[in-house]
Amino acid sequence: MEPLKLVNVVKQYGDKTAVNQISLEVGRGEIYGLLGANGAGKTTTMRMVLGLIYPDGGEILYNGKPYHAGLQQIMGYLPEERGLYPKIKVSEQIVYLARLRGMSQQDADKSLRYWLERFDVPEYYDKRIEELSKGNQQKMGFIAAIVHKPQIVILDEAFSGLDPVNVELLKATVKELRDEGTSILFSTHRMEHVEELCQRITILHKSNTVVQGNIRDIKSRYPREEVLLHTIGDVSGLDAIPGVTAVERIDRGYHIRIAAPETAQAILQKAMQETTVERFEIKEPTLNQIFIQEVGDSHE
Ligand SMILES: Nc1ncnc2c1ncn2[C@@H]1O[C@H](COP(=O)(O)OP(=O)(O)OP(=O)(O)O)[C@@H](O)[C@H]1O
Repeated sequence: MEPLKLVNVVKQYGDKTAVNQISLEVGRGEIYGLLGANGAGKTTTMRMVLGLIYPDGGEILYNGKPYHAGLQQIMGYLPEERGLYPKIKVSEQIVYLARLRGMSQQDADKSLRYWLERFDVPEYYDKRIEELSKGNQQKMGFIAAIVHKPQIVILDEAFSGLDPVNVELLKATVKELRDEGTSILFSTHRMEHVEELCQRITILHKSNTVVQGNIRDIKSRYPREEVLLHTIGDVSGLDAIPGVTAVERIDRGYHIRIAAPETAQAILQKAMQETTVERFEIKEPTLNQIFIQEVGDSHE
């Protein structure tokens, strides 16, 4: 049974439909990508999953059951906007939050100290949130979301404001939680993170699901219109090959846009006649390109 399942979930704000019939399921040990332009309905969806707002239609099931008392103990949430109080000490508020979610004082304290050590900042235990940099506040928010070992974790732009070293640190932690069986609903605008972490995604656009499924399957549905060619010498007249729509000279070769798959073979043949080919690749579209194609021309 899936730990989290949404079936035709709808949310209205007056006349405005913020989320229209979204269905998805997050498996055990899965990081599921929830994507969409600004205003697409991601936060509204996450808030419904957390039980902070109620759906107007459809159902949300947690291990097969509708929302029920005690669920907060198995869920963790990192909101996009900082969720921690600036004036209160890290230890006081994270231990308090963990206790609200069913942990004993002693276990909460132990878990917090573990994570502070893991993130190499044990000294933050006694600091107030406002004393920390933006990125380190984000790290504390992340700890607050996972300190009570939840089964379902909802991460909204988890890596925003972090430097590259800390992005890697948190990414490794997210993968570790996945490997331990946690179900993670992961929302971000950073497509490279989605490509690295998620297998399945939903792209929302103006409240509707426009793309859904396994990233590999999704990519296979889009034409492969780019060729990467690395050669020792120059290749002449590439732009005269029928079906070639653009040729860009790049370091060690060419980046070529094509209109039909057979054009790629003609490019390879011509290149091999003229010089030594070091690399030839018909590139599949990136998630970024798919995203822009689906929602790009109409960001809110
Ligand atoms: N409390 C509310 N009252 C009225 N409309 C709302 C409310 N909350 C959200 N909306 C509207 O619902 C739509 C979806 O908003 P939502 O915050 O879920 O988008 P999002 O995908 O999270 O966007 P972002 O990437 O900017 O965070 C938007 O048009 C928004 O204006």
